[in-house]
Amino acid sequence: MSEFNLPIVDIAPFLGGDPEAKKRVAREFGDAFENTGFAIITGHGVPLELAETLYKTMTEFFDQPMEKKTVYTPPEQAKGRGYLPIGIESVAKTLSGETPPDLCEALVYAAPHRPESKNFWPDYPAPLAGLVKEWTGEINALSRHLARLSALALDLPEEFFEDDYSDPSLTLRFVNYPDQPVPPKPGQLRYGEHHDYGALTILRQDAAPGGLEVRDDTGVWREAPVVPDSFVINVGDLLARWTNNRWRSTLHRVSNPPRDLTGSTRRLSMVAFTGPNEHTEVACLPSCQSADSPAMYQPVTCGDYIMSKIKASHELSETE
Ligand SMILES: O=C(O)CCC(=O)C(=O)O
Ligand SMILES: [Fe+2]
Repeated sequence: MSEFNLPIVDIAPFLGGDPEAKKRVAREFGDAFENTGFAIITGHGVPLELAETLYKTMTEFFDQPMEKKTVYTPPEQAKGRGYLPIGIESVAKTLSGETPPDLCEALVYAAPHRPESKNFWPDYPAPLAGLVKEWTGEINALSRHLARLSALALDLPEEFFEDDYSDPSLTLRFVNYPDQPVPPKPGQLRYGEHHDYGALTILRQDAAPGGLEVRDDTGVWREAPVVPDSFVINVGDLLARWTNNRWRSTLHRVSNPPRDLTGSTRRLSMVAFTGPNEHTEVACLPSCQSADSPAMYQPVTCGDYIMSKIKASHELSETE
């Protein structure tokens, strides 16, 4: 399989503040989303040491026996928080009917920056809760930078999204893709093909085999390159709608590792789904419509839209 030559955008000059440099970075950023819906960013300012320590701590959390983890599984059926064992989610269901469950387990935090949010804070490993809180602050800061960068890239004033990101949406998803001693079922993947639901996804990849694949325009799945100390950023459905499809929400998935490998293929990724305030009305942006290209979508409220997608991706009983 060939690697996808996704654009690598160094955003440090944007954070530096020189107006010409900002415009240049914005152009690269916008081109990436118009062409492929994906960009790899470096120079993002999130401390590498924090990312590495959190990664190691999450590894220790997932290494525990199942019964230590399922105490953090919430009772509700559409699980947008807590520990999700293998078998609960089948993300490709958001696209089509029955698919086997994804071969991953996750620890999910819904809006961890809001004191009123009801999340689970495992007490083992001891540093986990503090690290997730620190990570939340860093990712929210990055999300705000990206909102300003997005505004410029979409030919809007840099502050355009300021009010919409005053209390932004954030879901953190730490995902463990275990080794696969038993061959997957036909059609079963580490994470099935899907579009992300929100505005921008911020993903810290792992270099393990069996990784992120993005579908190109010809329908071929191609591997996303793993760039040290970078984040993969991609456009979700909500942002594609907001931009009248000027920015693309591209299909992606996580493949199974090759079966002939003898070493570990375990993979852990740290994903953040970011977006505007829950009550933001997402209606076609002024710079994304014209007489020739009128608004294609009805306005939606950010929170309602994302919840409807989460529900579709879970095993729901007939009563829901
Ligand atoms: O783990 C990955 O590389 C990607 C996961 C993903 O696409 C998602 O969580 O939406
Ligand atoms: Fe995704």
